[in-house]
Amino acid sequence: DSSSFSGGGAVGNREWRIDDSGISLLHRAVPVPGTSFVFDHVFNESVTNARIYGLLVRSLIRAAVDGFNGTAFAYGQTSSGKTFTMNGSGADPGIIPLAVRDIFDTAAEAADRVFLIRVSYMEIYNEEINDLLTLGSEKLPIHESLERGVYVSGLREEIVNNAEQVLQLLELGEANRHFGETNMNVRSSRSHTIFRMVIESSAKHQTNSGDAIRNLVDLAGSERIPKTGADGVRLKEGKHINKSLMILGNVINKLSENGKQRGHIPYRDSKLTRILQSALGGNAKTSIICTAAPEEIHIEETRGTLQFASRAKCVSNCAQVNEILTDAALLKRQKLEIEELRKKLQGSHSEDLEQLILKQRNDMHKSELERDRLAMELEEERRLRETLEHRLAKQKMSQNHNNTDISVEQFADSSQLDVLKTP
Ligand SMILES: Nc1ncnc2c1ncn2[C@@H]1O[C@H](COP(=O)(O)OP(=O)(O)OP(=O)(O)O)[C@@H](O)[C@H]1O
Repeated sequence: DSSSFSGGGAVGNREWRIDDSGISLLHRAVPVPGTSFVFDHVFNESVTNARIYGLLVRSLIRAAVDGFNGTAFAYGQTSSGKTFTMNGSGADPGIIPLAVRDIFDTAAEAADRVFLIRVSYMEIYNEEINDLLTLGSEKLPIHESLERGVYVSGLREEIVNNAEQVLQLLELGEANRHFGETNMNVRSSRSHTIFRMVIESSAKHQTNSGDAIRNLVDLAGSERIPKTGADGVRLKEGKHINKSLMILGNVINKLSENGKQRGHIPYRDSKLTRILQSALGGNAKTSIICTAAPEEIHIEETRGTLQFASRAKCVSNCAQVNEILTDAALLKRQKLEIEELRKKLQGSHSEDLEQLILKQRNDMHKSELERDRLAMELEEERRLRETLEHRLAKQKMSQNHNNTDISVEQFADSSQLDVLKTP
């Protein structure tokens, strides 16, 4: 059923009309040219997060367990419901908690596979990357390597075993997040956040494994600065937010252009697009949830959001299962397990074990020294033997020539040689 979508207090001439897959602007009940958009799904304000999750995100989560990268993000004007969609409330849990539970449930159902799941949570605030799971871990750099692709160096990655553990980490991260107050939203997100789960899995009794990354992203809200009443710190934040959202828009625009004419994609222009590079135009399944305010006063912002959404819809990614070479995957897992054990060891005050390790290290060191000493002695004896053999040869030669008696000195040398020859 179609329904109209306009806010109270508006002038009343213009309103958004929506149905299940389309939205268009009407002016006195007549469609305004160039303002009709078609999407996979369109929801009105009565939709629950669970329904959005079921239609847009669940398939990504299931695919992640099978080794595909996936990303879901919320985009929209400030105060239009991005954080509510991603985090939700007690009565209506958002995409992130629903995804977390689904990942563990799906993993539990796959009885023939083993899983190693790690999570990280970061924010991009004023174009700096901060670790939301470790207080004080700020301004982290982005690096790129052949093995890992683009990654944030020094970001805490926690190995998790159940949904409750992840939800606790999320709460910790939420508490560390930058919020501010604007005219439009008393608890406005002033940063973009990326909650990431890395799901490594392999078939039981096999060494091949896959590494799938799930990004769940809550973007800061785009805004028109005069509307939000921003000044000082808020203004600086707003400029950074708008700039990085503009770059995100540019990247999406470029990606939505016809393949051959695309040219350079400006991923490097912002940290957000750099981190999400593979999700935006590479190897990932991506869902974008756009949130909009229905009120007439926000028509321009809503139109901007819808334009962003329709360009994003034209981007076609090419998702493939990630398969890591056997040795590398094993090594990685072993490294993580060692790290885990080391942490546990540190936490358990097992001095006896540490003493034992220390003693074994000392013993090993001693036997290495002993081995070096013996090698040196052997080398010295070898040299001595060579010298004596040389002298003996010379002596024999002079005997042949002169046929004289052996001197006392020469005798001593030759007897030394006999000693050496004795087994
Ligand atoms: N579907 C909804 N049901 C109930 N309340 C909602 C819904 N969507 C948003 N809200 C409420 O509206 C307010 C603004 O929403 P929210 O903080 O999610 O916006 P936002 O887009 O994340 O804003 P910002 O970009 O400023 O962070 C919040 O108080 C939120 O609880």
